[in-house]
Amino acid sequence: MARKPLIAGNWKMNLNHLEAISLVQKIAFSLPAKYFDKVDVTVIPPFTDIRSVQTLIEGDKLLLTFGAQDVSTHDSGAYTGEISGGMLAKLGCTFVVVGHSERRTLHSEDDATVLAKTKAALKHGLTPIVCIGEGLNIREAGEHVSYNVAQLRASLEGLSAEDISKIVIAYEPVWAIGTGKVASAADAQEVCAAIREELQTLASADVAAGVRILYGGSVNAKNVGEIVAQNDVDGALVGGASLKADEFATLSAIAAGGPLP
Ligand SMILES: O=C[C@H](O)COP(=O)(O)O
Repeated sequence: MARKPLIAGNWKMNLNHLEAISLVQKIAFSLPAKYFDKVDVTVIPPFTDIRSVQTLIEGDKLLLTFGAQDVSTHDSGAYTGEISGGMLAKLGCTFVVVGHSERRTLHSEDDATVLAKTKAALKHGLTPIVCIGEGLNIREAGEHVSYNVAQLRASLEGLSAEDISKIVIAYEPVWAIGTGKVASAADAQEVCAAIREELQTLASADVAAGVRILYGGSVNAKNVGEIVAQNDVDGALVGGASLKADEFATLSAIAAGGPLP
């Protein structure tokens, strides 16, 4: 099954809403419509930027989509500081990142929380980008494949095949995030292939063949080509390089198969 590549720019806690508008305008200018037949491109700004990004994208009929970096497990109520899936859906978000390693580590989110957030996203018609990935100690012990498969299973436990068909998975080795240490294309393929194989068990062969699996960790315009050329890697979750319009547009164009903008 042909899977359309997805390039998702996770801005993390960077850029205010005015800077967000400027960045989206520059990306859109550098990435004419023809690319969007071959690649989906989304930006994932901080919550405070989303309304401005929505207004720009919808007003100018841009082909970029946008999403959020997190979602509450709850729908509404006394949960100070949280943002619900319903609120994000109302803002026109397509995607929501769930279980990013920075949330797992800095906010102690475990697989059960990630599962609950995945369910909350699906309930509101958002596409969760469910993140998994091993730390350096696991990689050095050679246990990365079994670790990621176990994390995947726990993060999707009990979901139906139909639910799983609506999810994007992101494999992000923690040791490669923001460090400049990109996993080799073969490393990315090894784990992404294992994820797809496990999805056959969790859902079905058809569903597994259709789910997009992204790689994330120090992706840039220089390395994205080799990474997305792997059989089971269907795009990238990009951090630092997504804050530079030219580089993000270039790496999106490369994922589309060219030509360079
Ligand atoms: O969500 C994005 C990842 O954490 C990768 O970040 P990075 O590209 O800055 O390494």
